[in-house]
Amino acid sequence: MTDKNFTPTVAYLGPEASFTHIAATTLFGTVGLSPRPTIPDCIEAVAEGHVAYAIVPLENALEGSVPLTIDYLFHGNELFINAEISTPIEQHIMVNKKQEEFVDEIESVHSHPHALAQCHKYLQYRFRRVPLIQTTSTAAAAKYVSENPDEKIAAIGNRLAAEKYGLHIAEENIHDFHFNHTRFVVLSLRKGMLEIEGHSETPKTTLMVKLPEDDRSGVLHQILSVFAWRRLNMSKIESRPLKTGLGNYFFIIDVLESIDHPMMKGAMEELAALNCTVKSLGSYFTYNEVPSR
Ligand SMILES: O=C(O)C(=O)Cc1ccccc1
Repeated sequence: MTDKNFTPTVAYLGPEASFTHIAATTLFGTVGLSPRPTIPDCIEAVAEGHVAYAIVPLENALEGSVPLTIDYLFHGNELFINAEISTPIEQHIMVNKKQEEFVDEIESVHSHPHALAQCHKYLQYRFRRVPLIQTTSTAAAAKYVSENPDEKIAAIGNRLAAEKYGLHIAEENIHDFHFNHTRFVVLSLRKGMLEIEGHSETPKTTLMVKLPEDDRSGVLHQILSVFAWRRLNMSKIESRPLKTGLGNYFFIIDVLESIDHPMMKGAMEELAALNCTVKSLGSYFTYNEVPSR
């Protein structure tokens, strides 16, 4: 799917020095990257053809899925996953250099909701009752702190953000659990696997499955057995509300096989025979980032 002489434009959840930016740089280098303020802005940029790809967070090991991304993929435009990158996440709390001496007097802590949640225990213990302010990304919080030197505020984000926005890291590695990884996905209007050096051996396929309307008992069991007897390895299953009424869900299923594999073709046919509505987000390779920042 890649042409070596072509530099794709890539929308990412910015501003610069967000975790998403670091993931984007690992896959695409620094040329052609275009920051957007929110996840929907990234998704709309690619859906409307302003950029070739968008890269957005999909799931965190501590906090679970990013609902905004999942819901846009299910309810929104017809987009496909071309690659995923999983990166280690280290959270640091940072203040404006002007406030370096006054860390104990912090009046609010700003960051992306997932980052605040990843540091929940730390914040509870160290900044009890200090208001937590949600921002569109960790880097947006760092930028805000840099632009408001007289406010007694802190941001949670990565080391690159502290460097980029000239902030002082007050405490390092404040995330509550050691294993803190986030999956980012590369989206485009086209099906296809982005092939760059260092990808996983086996591709992964993401399916969004809506159960049949008749709501018969045991249908979820039937769906699972479609994959089980074919020895198709599922790496994730999760339900999300359909938004049509309480108790109505769709399922996101990741399978460690390409959609072109004969067993997967059979599985798709069997799901259709069970009256399930299946939307394939495509097959793609997984990349891992070295824990450098
Ligand atoms: O990319 C960012 O900086 C974000 O704010 C999204 C995010 C939040 C927490 C962990 C990974 C990505």
